[in-house]
Amino acid sequence: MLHLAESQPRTDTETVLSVENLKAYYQMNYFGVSREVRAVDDVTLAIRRNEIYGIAGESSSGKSTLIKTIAGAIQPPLRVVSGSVTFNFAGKPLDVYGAPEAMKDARWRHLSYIMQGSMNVLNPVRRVKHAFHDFAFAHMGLANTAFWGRVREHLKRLGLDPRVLDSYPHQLSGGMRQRLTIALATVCEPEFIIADEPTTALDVLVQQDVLALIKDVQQRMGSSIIFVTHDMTVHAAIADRIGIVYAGRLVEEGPTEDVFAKPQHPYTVHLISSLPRLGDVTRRKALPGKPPNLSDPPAACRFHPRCPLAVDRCRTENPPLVPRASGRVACWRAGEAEVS
Ligand SMILES: Nc1ncnc2c1ncn2[C@@H]1O[C@H](COP(=O)(O)OP(=O)(O)OP(=O)(O)O)[C@@H](O)[C@H]1O
Repeated sequence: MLHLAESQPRTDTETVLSVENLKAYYQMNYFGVSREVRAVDDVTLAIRRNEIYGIAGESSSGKSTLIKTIAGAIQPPLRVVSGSVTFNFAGKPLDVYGAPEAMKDARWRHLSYIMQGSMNVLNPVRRVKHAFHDFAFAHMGLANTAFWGRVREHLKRLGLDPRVLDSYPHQLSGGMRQRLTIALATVCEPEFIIADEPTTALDVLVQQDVLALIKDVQQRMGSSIIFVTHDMTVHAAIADRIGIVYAGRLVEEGPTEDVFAKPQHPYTVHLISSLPRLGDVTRRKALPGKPPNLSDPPAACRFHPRCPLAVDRCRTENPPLVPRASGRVACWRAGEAEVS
């Protein structure tokens, strides 16, 4: 069952992250033939202070690559082809790909990145407290006693018993390890948190606990969060705004409530129509076809081969992402598909 995040009046209008025309491609070489996998293809978005922004889309649509690129955490074969990523920390602009040293300084202190499967980053042969020391001590500028006092306080605020610091990861459940990973990522009170599938691999009850924890941390610190998951119910639970990615492109964006209530793009309509509903046992309709191969994506609108509303124009002209209703949408037939 869906629980939409309670809408809160957002007074923060300051932009903390601005992504402009970002393109990031995997440069592949298969038996001497080089190919580009266009995983992030011309994405423009902005995130405000104190906002939770969720990125949704099916597997292989480029969600993880997008937030990896935003976090400045790219490695070959991935490369940024064009565009920019700029944070605004403590009132100062930080160009992720133009100022690598400043970016290094900003990590942990202003920006924290919870990677997919990060609950497994805790070293299995060392007690949990070493992870806090290794990752956070250098960034907090506190003496030893004050540092550990701060860590314990932080854990308690998040409802965790500080005695977990003396545990080994294998003594803890997956849910507890994920809560610790979130505690670790937020102990320096960063202004911006990037999280990739923070609740995948957890069972539903633990998932709800972890989501509540993320929301609580964000509200306490007034930080902004961008997170990725393919699970629309997670977006419904915590995102203030949601961005829908299809084949490396942002195709729709808007306040979560509006996107769920009145999706504009036929792909978003499909995602919402596929959600299970209490008491409804009818089979959900699958989308025809497969997600496109990003080294040879369809021309013009990338969704057109699977779109029930496609017309000639969709096959020849790429629809730009334009303001519509309370958000933005990239579709020549926006607003015409209905949730079933
Ligand atoms: N290291 C890599 N080398 C080459 N191609 C990659 C690499 N990582 C991802 N890709 C390709 O980039 C595209 C986008 O993948 P990405 O992992 O960003 O999608 P995703 O939406 O996050 O998927 P998932 O939900 O399954 O994690 C896919 O076509 C994928 O095969």
